[in-house]
Amino acid sequence: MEKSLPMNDCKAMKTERAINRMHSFIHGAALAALFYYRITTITTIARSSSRILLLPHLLIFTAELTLSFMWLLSQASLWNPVARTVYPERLPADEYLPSLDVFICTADPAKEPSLGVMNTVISALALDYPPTKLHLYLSDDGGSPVTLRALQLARSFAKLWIPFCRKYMVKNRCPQAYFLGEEIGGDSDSDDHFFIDKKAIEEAYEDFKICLGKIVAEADVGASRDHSPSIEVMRDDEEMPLVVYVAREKRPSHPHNFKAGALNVLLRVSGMMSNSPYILSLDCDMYCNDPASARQAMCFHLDPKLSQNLALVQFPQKFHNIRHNHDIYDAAMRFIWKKWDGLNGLRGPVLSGSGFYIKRQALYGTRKLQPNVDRDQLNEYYGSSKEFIKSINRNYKLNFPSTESMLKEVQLLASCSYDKGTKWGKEARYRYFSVVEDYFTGFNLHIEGWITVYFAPSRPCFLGSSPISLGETLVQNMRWFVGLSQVALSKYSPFVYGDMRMSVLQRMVYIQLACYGIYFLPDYILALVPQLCLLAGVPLYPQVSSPFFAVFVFVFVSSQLKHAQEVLASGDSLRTWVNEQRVSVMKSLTSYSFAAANAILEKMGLSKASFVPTSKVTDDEVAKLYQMGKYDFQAPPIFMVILCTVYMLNLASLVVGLVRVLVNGKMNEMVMQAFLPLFGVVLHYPLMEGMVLRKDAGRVSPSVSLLSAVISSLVSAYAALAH
Ligand SMILES: O=c1ccn([C@@H]2O[C@H](COP(=O)(O)OP(=O)(O)O[C@H]3O[C@H](CO)[C@@H](O)[C@H](O)[C@H]3O)[C@@H](O)[C@H]2O)c(=O)[nH]1
Ligand SMILES: [Mn+2]
Repeated sequence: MEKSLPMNDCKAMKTERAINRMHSFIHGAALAALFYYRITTITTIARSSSRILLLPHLLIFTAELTLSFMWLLSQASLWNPVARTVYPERLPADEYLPSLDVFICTADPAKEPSLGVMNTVISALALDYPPTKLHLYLSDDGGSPVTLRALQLARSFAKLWIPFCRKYMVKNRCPQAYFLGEEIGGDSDSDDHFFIDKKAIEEAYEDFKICLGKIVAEADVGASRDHSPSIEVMRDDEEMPLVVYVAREKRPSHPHNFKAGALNVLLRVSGMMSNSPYILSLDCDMYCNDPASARQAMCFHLDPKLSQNLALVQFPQKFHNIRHNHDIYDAAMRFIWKKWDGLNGLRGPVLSGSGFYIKRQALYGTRKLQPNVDRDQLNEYYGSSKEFIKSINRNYKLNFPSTESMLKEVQLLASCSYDKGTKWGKEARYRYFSVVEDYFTGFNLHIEGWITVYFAPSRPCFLGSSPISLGETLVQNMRWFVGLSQVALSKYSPFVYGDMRMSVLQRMVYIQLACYGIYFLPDYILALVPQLCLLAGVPLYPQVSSPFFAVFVFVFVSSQLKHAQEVLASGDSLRTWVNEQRVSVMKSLTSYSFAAANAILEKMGLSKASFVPTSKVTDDEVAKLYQMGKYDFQAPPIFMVILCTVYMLNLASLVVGLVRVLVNGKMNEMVMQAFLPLFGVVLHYPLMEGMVLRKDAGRVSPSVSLLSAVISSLVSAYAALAH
């Protein structure tokens, strides 16, 4: 009987589901009333003599249509949120667990300091999984000797660290975090052995850090773009997982396809060594915060009801360096993980870059092969390596006559031309087409009929470091939105791509994400058009006495309340509600609009998207500002000029608007319009502070403020004169 107990469970979030569906109907009805008002007003204007007023009305209508369309798409992931649980104690005995490869990618030792990367490596080596069944591959896109030496050192330290963690059941197996943190493990305070051992391991860690520091100081820390493949296998001890260092070949003349290219090389190289059926993929800064994740993931992968079609188990990306409820850059992306709860009730979440356990077969795309496939097709599909093609067969036994012959084969597999003319990155494996390889690869897996699972236990399994400055945040977002827009504008657009295996609701989510950048359009319109019209004395909204006034108020209040409800339901405070709204506007006016422009330029062949990694080095000044909850406005000047100009325009419009409303008695027709700049000016008050009040290093540069003041005064003067 024991055997049939399920290893996992899935329950509907009934209250959230009820709230979501109810809100969806009521809000939808209000939107219909709003459209009725707009369409009738616009037709009246079109028939009248003041056709000049058509333009602002059409613009506002465009904004409202876009927002409503995005709202409609967002309903898909609100429809059926579910929560999952696991019962790892019901897993088969260790000897029956499948083996597991861990992939970690790093690209640049200057932006991604070795100490952090090695902490990720050590935490992954210490996963709670049989060591003979665990293998770790580190991809070093920088081809840096520092990273190789650091890995050797980390492995030596791990030989002491892992037994310590196992003996005392340490939960936090990332040494850096463990020594900084409060949880120390050990069974009781009277346990002398524990404190002696802890002191010894702490000293060993200090030694490790000193040695690593020396290596870093002596070598040149730079990322190379021109190097031969270099693969180093580290195995000498049965109790330690296999560790492999992989720096694929890079040549300036060959596109390397960024992280997706690196992951594909790891797929091939690991296929020749451990060839595990499951793979955990991690960014170099995402350390394992709970060693239990591997077994938790197996609760899904080994579930006979799911396993046939299950491609991957995704854990949320959480970050150790952001402040709960003071997350001024919305780095937590609460909204994304909430969405994944909803996707859990469809066919599963989108592959999210890091912290997922994926089935090798799902990536290989073997399902798409005809049963009687011939050699030429296999070569086209998987490249020229016979050994690799053999390894695709699950029963393949690694049998190289010698280590040398194996190394020769993996050198070939890690060469920069191996992919050329094959389907690698095109029709299978990690996809090259977009710089958001995660979204695009996940999309294709779903199209092929695979399902995915999202699992978010209360203790985060993985913790990374997130940008904590406005500049880095906006640049990172721009890369993501270039990637998403690339997909939206291509033949792979989720509007049209793939057969109908994907449900309508699931497709809506992919469309929403691909098109997300379009928010820049309504945001620009709503941040400028009503304001300019207010200056010019042109009313765009219903009068207070009109019945439609209530409709507009309702739509605004209802969407605000829904957002607040979601924030509170996620366990965050109302401060998060404010932060999320503020940052979303900042991102949309800068990152999204530039991303859309870039994607269009790329489509015309005038630019090329690239994946520049974010910096994982924390500048002390920046960290201090962040801890104080102050924005770091030292962002790219063009972004800052946009934000400040829009802010000042809103301020001007608010002042003039108030005069119109209060002094000229235009209360009835202008009150709603004056509310928009009021909302903007209050919500973005930190910008004003940054321009006028702050004197610290993170304030808005005076030149930016000045330029913005000039532009905004010219524009508002022009609009006011048009009155
Ligand atoms: O040419 C490259 C560029 C990046 N990376 C690695 O990719 C990872 C993610 O890079 P990061 O700079 O941290 O980007 P983020 O924007 O934080 O990453 C998010 O977004 C990416 C897609 O844009 C996903 O790949 C990531 O998993 C996801 O965490 C890091 O380990 C890098 O070392 C490479 O290996 N090669
Ligand atoms: Mn990152």
